[in-house]
Amino acid sequence: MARQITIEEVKKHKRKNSVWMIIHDDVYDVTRFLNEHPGGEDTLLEYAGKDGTQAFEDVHHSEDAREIMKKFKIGTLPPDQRNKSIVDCRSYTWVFLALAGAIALGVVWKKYLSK
Ligand code: HEM
Repeated sequence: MARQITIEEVKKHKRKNSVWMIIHDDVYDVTRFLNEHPGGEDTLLEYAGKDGTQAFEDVHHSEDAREIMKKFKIGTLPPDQRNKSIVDCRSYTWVFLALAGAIALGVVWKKYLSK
């Protein structure tokens, strides 16, 4: 079974001497790949300690790239942290619903008080 690595742990590896990143809930140590990356060292460093899934997919990496990355996989996120490293839009929906609910309650309350 793959070693479980938390987001907090990944965040600690954001410097050039140790670069970890999350791609599709898996954790990669790309330190040794920095100066081999065809897309440049800086693009990888930009996502050091972070989730690079969106950036990785935006660039449309080849099957070769996906094969190469397997060599650098060191673990996977714990189940309760999967998919959370990318901004989860659904959480904003809840904030919006809570605010709308509060406003609706306020309106009803004011009407009731003004009687
Ligand atoms: C383990 C992670 C990664 C691996 C193994 C990897 C590997 C590669 C490989 C093999 C290429 C050559 C083209 C191809 O085969 O698709 C490439 C290109 C590229 N990569 Fe990555 N990559 C990784 C992560 C990232 C991330 C996080 C970014 C962030 C934006 C990135 C940005 C780029 C760019 C911009 C190119 C295009 C270079 C060009 O066409 O001039 N890569 N990468």
